[in-house]
Amino acid sequence: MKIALLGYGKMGKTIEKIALSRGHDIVIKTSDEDGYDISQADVAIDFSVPNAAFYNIVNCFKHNVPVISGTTGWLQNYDKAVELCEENKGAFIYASNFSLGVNIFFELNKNLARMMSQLREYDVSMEEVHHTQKLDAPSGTAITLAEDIISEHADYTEWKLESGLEGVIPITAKRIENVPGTHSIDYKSEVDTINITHTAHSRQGFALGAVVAAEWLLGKTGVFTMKDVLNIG
Ligand SMILES: NC(=O)C1=CN([C@@H]2O[C@H](COP(=O)(O)OP(=O)(O)OC[C@H]3O[C@@H](n4cnc5c(N)ncnc54)[C@H](O)[C@@H]3O)[C@@H](O)[C@H]2O)C=CC1
Ligand SMILES: O=C(O)C1=N[C@H](C(=O)O)C[C@H](O)C1
Repeated sequence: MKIALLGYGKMGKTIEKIALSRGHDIVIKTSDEDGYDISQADVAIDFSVPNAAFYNIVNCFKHNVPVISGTTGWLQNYDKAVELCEENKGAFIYASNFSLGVNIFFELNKNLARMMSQLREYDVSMEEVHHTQKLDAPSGTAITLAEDIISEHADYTEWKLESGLEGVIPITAKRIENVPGTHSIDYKSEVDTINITHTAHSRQGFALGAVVAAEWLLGKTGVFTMKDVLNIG
């Protein structure tokens, strides 16, 4: 596959190594909106910055290039991207987290939330820890986890980066040098705490998932998720 890397930072570089090792070619590496011809690529992988992702994705739809996006912090435009994908008969996958481990963790989180919805003496809270260069807070993964709890648990209707509010999942976002990404969910009662945690040891899992998703998307039309790619849940 001829791959365009839209965003050639920490993730773009990790994806490049994995893509080459799986026999793909990198035909575009860019850290800009302009100056490249996206139609040279069979598929585009966008790991850029929050204010560039939407433009990059829509540009792919316009040129009929399937696109994977892992960029977080741009989701206020997600519904518009879906609409434009459908209008242009494009192919698109967004995931807040492409790693297999986190996608299993997402399922675990939903199942746990469903069970905890029956046990009103427990209060939920969430913590995410990432490296200090991260631009957005909370992480996209934490937002997915929180939204999945809200969809399964009768006591919660929203999430916020503050604690002590009725019906609100409190999220703490910590920034510590070199941490690739850790997400924890606690259910705490007077007598005990139930905790589930996913700890990424490197960016390899995110990058491998993005390349597998790109391989899977080639030749398809529509809007998909990692659940479709991994056939889980
Ligand atoms: N979904 C997932 O599994 C994961 C998502 N991410 C997300 O991916 C994004 C990138 O993460 P990193 O590589 O760690 O960041 P990074 O800061 O190392 O790299 C981002 C790159 O995008 C470039 N860029 C800026 N404007 C651009 C434009 N208009 N077009 C293309 N590139 C542009 C920057 O120059 C930079 O090189 C972040 O939003 C992060 O949250 C990160 C890891 C996993
Ligand atoms: O910026 C990062 O590094 C990461 N971003 C994603 C997120 O916001 O959830 C995924 C992963 O945790 C790493």
